Amino acid sequence: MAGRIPLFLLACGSFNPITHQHMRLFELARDQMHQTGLYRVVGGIVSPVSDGYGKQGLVASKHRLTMARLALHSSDWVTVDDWESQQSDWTETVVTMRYHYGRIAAQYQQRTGLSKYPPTENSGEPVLKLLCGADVMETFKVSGLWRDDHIEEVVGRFGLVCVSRGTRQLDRTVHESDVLSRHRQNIFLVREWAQNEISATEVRRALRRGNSVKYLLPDSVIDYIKENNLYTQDSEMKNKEIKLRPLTKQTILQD
Ligand SMILES: Nc1ncnc2c1ncn2[C@@H]1O[C@H](COP(=O)(O)OP(=O)(O)OP(=O)(O)O)[C@@H](O)[C@H]1O
Ligand SMILES: NC(=O)c1ccc[n+]([C@@H]2O[C@H](COP(=O)(O)O)[C@@H](O)[C@H]2O)c1
Repeated sequence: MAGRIPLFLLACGSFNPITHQHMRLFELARDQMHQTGLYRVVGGIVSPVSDGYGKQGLVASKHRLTMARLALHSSDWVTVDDWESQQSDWTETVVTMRYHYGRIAAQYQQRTGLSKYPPTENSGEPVLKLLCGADVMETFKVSGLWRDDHIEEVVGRFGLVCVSRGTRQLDRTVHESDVLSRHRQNIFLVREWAQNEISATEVRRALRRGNSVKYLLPDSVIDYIKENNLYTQDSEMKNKEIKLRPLTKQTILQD
């Protein structure tokens, strides 16, 4: 893989809680990016949202971070980063991307004394792309949820690696968006061939009903949930009454 562009993949989300499917996104994306012949995936970053996101049923970030770290304990390339989750308010995704790119570029510069943006092929300078599921790419078209210049920056400056989810039509979503179509060369669509309906929402639902989630989550995460009595009827009521948070998915979809 010499001569390929080093690539970091950043996944942003609630991770409430992290599931095997979340971790699988990284493996699927890495395979696909290697198949392009252009990239060498050198790292994956999981960035849980801060408590300020205000989404219904969101348990405290200290728990979501610990569960993510337990889950990824055996990965030799995906790590969990707490910068976003420690912010006092919700951080827009592009701001999190700028932070991580800045950190990665500074490390590269320190190591080599070189820095150039945008990185050119064979320069050896790493790039960062957002890793997400099809549902997130679809939210780009929800009016008022993402700033236009942010979408432009996410797909234009950084790039997107998007994994299929359910029956959503990835190609159609790109085709129907002018900005996504314009940056089509920087959007990598990954097909999950083992289609499933796993979501954190369904996992929380099973947990509060006392149903088994074994094989959907790592055992260490299940043990942590039990020890800390997370995901109960009460925890699901958290943030239910929040209606006026500007620019959160919950608020906008309720409007
Ligand atoms: N089954 C899945 N297939 C593809 N992408 C997924 C899947 N589950 C989660 N993702 C992606 O993982 C990232 C983080 O997801 P998030 O924490 O919001 O999980 P979620 O299961 O969608 O949560 P919730 O059910 O609480 O809304 C997002 O980019 C999301 O699209
Ligand atoms: N404008 C934005 O930057 C914007 C809007 C909506 C969601 N998001 C992000 O997408 C992810 C979605 O997570 P959920 O599906 O759990 O709500 C979160 O990381 C959230 O911060 C970003």
